[in-house]
Amino acid sequence: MKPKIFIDGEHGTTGLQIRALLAERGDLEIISIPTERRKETAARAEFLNAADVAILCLPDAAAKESVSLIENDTTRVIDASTAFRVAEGWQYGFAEMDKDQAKKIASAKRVANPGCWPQGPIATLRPLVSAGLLPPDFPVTVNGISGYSGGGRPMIEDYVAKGEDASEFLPYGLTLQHKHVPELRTYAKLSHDPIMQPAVGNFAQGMITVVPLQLGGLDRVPTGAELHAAIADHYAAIEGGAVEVAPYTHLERIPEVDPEVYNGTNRMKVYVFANDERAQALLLAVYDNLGKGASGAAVQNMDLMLGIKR
Ligand SMILES: NC(=O)C1=CN([C@@H]2O[C@H](COP(=O)(O)OP(=O)(O)OC[C@H]3O[C@@H](n4cnc5c(N)ncnc54)[C@H](OP(=O)(O)O)[C@@H]3O)[C@@H](O)[C@H]2O)C=CC1
Ligand SMILES: CC(=O)N[C@@H](CCC(=O)OP(=O)(O)O)C(=O)O
Repeated sequence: MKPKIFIDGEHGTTGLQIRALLAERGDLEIISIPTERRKETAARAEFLNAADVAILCLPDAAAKESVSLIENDTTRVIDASTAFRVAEGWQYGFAEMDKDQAKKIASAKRVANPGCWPQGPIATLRPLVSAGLLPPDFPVTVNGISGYSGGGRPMIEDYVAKGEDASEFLPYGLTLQHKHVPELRTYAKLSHDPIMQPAVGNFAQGMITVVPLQLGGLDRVPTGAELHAAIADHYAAIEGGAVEVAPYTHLERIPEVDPEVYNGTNRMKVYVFANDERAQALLLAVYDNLGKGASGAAVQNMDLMLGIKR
C-alpha cells in the first residue's frame, strides 16, 4: 500500500509547491479535500486522520487546529508554520543540522519544518558554536534578502500588482521581533536573541542570508580558514545532505552568490569569507526560500519519515 499524503492548505504558496514536487511521485497516494470543503473542520479532520503523513501549509492558528484534530496514533505530521518549531515533542526539520538529525526526523511523529530565514544562519553558526570557535553569547546579526514569495499569497499579489514599481530592496523586521528569532537562537545554540534584519526584493523566489562576524573581541580569534574548516568538517560527516560548502576563497564578487541560483532545487550552498588582519568574517548561505527554505525541506523530511531514499 502506498503511503497516503494529505497537504492541508494545498492551494497556498507552500502547499502548491509541495503538490508540484509530488506530482510525478507514483510511490505516494496524495489525498485531497474537495476545494469547496477545504476549510471545513469536519472535512479536514477526516483527511488528517486518514493520512499517513499530513503536511500542514497553513497559518499558525490553523496549523494548531489541524494538530488538535488528529485523534489517532498513526498520522505523522510535518508542519510548515511557525507554531511548533521550538515546541516540546517536535523535531526540527533541518536534516543537516547535526549528524543524527536525519535519523531523528525519520523516527519522529511530529516534525516542524524550519522557517526560510533561519536555515542559512543555523547552517553556518551551529557548527562554529559546536566547535567552540564562537561562544554561545556571540552577538549575532543576520541580514540578507528574500524573494517576495516568502510573504505568502498576500505579498505575492502585492508585488505582482505593483510590477516594476515595487521596491527593489525593502528592509523589514524593523521592530526587531521577527518570528524566526526563537528558532534561530535555539538551533544556532545561542544564549542571546540574535538581531534579524531581513529585506525583501522585487523577485519572486530565492534568498541569501548573511551573518557578519566581528571577531576581534574574542579571547581567541579564529582565522577564516579555521571557520571554513569547522563548517566543512561538519558537512563532510553528513551523508547525502542538501548543504554544500563552497571552497574558501578571497574574491571581491562571485556571480553565483545570487539569490536566485538555486531556485527550483532543494540545495543550499554556504560560504565563508574573511579578512584575518581585521578579524572580520562573513557567513553566507544561498538557497531557494520555497525550496530548502520551505517545500523542498518538507519533501526531504517526508521522504526521511517514510524511509524513502531518492
Ligand atoms: N512562503 C514561504 O516562503 C514560507 C511559508 N511558510 C509557512 O507555511 C505556511 C503557509 O504559508 P504560505 O504557503 O506562504 O501561505 P499562503 O497564504 O500562500 O497559503 C496559506 C493557505 O492556507 C489556507 N488556509 C488558511 N486558513 C485555513 C484554514 N482555517 N483551513 C484550511 N486552509 C486554510 C489558505 O487558503 P485561502 O487562500 O483560501 O485563504 C491558503 O491556501 C505558513 O505558516 C508560513 O508561515 C514556511 C516557510 C516558507
Ligand atoms: C519575505 C518574507 O516576508 N518572508 C517571511 C518568512 C517566510 C518563512 O519562512 O515563513 P515562515 O516562518 O512563516 O514559515 C518573513 O520574513 O516573515
